[in-house]
Amino acid sequence: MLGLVAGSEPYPGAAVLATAGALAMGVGMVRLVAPDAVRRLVLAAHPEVVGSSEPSGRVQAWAAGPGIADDAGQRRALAVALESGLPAVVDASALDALPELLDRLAGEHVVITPHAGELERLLEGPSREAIEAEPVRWAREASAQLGVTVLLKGPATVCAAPDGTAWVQGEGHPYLATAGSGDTLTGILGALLATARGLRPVEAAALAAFVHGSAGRMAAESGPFGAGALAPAVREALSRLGSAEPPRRPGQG
Ligand SMILES: NC(=O)C1=CN([C@@H]2O[C@H](COP(=O)(O)OP(=O)(O)OC[C@H]3O[C@@H](n4cnc5c(N)ncnc54)[C@H](O)[C@@H]3O)[C@@H](O)[C@H]2O)[C@@H](O)CC1
Ligand SMILES: Nc1ncnc2c1ncn2[C@@H]1O[C@H](COP(=O)(O)OP(=O)(O)O)[C@@H](O)[C@H]1O
Repeated sequence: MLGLVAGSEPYPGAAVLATAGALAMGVGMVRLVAPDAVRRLVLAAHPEVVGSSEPSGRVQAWAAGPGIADDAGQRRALAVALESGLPAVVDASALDALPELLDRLAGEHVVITPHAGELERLLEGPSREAIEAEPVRWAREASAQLGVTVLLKGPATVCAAPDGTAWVQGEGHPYLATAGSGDTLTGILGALLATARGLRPVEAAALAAFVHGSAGRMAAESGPFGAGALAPAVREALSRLGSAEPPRRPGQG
């Protein structure tokens, strides 16, 4: 089960896309914390989702940030997510709340997923251009400095752990640079953290980037695409990679 904190009045679609990414990975259930209007939209597309305006119920991992704005229930859910000690993806607007939470709650189980513009804001040192020029250096530096796992997005995606371990993947396609693509990636990674036992968070992040990139390449075979095409392509990518089976869920033999 994945706890997802996503969507707001200005950005309701981000919650739909993150949910679609998670469901395409075979996560058992998505518990969505979002305002009423967002939940209605997500449920219309994905009736299997269980939604609430406040955090509630048991989950195995959290993913927070795509499209969130200033909602009290979602703020509480982000705090619950980080205080739980469970694996957690912190993305997009949730990154803004991170500095004040990190002192107490850092750890390699927290995976942040910034693009270069967001990492520039978090590091208060290198410019966006400097980060784009040396993504491996700055992903590692950020991971060591903040004490969390980092997935740095860009033409190549770099995943780094605080101990210096780093994975780089360039499996993607330039068409992946489209609105909502990162929201879908957050759903994919959240689902992996919730279901894939025995993987380090940095390995789950690298695998998520690989699946997202493979789905992007596959979707690009028939031309430019919007992020809504990614979740169906994830299912096809998993099937072509020879693992049509969903990841095993806790409690399943
Ligand atoms: N359909 C939707 O509902 C969508 C919602 N989205 C949400 O919109 C919110 C704001 O996201 P934005 O991306 O607009 O703004 P950001 O706050 O992420 O962008 C801030 C700065 O980063 C730079 N930047 C943006 N994308 C970059 C990239 N890929 N690499 C390097 N620098 C980059 C921008 O030029 C800007 O200076 C997020 O919560 C996000 O999840 C977006 O993902 C787009 C789609
Ligand atoms: N030139 C590129 N080639 C391949 N992948 C890219 C390229 N540019 C961006 N990406 C990928 O596209 C995704 C964009 O995510 P993000 O920046 O969060 O956008 P959004 O907020 O619009 O969803 C990331 O996974 C990133 O790695």
